[in-house]
Amino acid sequence: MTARIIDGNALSARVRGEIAERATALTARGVQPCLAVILVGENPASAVYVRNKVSACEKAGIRSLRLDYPADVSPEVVMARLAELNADPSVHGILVQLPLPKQFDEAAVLEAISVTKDVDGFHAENVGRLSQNQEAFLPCTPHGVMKMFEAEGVDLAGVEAVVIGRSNIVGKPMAMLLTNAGATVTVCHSKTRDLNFHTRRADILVAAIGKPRFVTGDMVKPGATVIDVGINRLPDGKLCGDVDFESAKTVAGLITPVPGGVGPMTITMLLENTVISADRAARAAGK
Ligand SMILES: Nc1nc2c(c(=O)[nH]1)N[C@@H](CN(C=O)c1ccc(C(=O)N[C@@H](CCC(=O)O)C(=O)O)cc1)CN2
Repeated sequence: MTARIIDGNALSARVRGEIAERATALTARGVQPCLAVILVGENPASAVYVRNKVSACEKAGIRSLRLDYPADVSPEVVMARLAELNADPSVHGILVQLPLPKQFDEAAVLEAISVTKDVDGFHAENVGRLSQNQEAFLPCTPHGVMKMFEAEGVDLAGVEAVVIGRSNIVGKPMAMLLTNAGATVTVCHSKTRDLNFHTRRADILVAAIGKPRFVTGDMVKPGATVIDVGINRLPDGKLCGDVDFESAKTVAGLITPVPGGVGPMTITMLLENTVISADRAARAAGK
């Protein structure tokens, strides 16, 4: 058996085309969607992601404001800028690229972004709304995974879903989205006893742990859908996921690759959230 591969680049291209149409229509109504992106420091991976976000905005007809700060910037400077962006009606989405340098209280920074412009979906109010299955900006990576399930016709009601990883930006929101969709969800992490027992029961297995090729084929239930959220850079410079793709694809029914799987969907959902926010602003202004 060889799994069918979910092509995140192809799905992204399709969804980004739809987003670009919505951005053009909004611009014609006098509201060009605008995303502000804050990058602190010189983390090379973060610099790539921010560059890709800005370039994706440009291609979709979304205006972007890129704000770069040195690694030793005082948190007060960034907080003051966030307050200005919150108050600027021409800005519809604001994100602070994570991780932040040590002097920052990450939670406080995320709380300082207006909940209505929190297109990353990391603000506690958006997280709370998601937990209650209310309308909210959804965190981009798990939202992108849900979009993949929808595009592939993966039925989530009643399935056993196992999420490995309990981070605030992927594992926890992923578990909430799957729960809201009717899956029976188990969250595994570094303290989990007998991880393989859980993974082998999973109809849907989401790996978000940050350990290269950690999930091997023997941990996968035959025919399962395996979603790899990991992005790890190997010593030779190549990228790999948290799943050992070669062994897992011989057991799984459906699988995402790295690169070209979940990663591109993260940026796609960010664009979608920005357009949603701009649309709300346009309606509020009677446009
Ligand atoms: N403020 C945020 N910070 C971070 C987030 C986030 O959603 N918001 N997520 C990650 C990083 N991330 C976006 O910021 C991200 C990661 C990976 C990709 C991606 O397209 N990956 C490609 C490979 C790209 C490469 O060559 O390195 C792929 O998997 O095909 C996009 C966005 C942490 N921080």
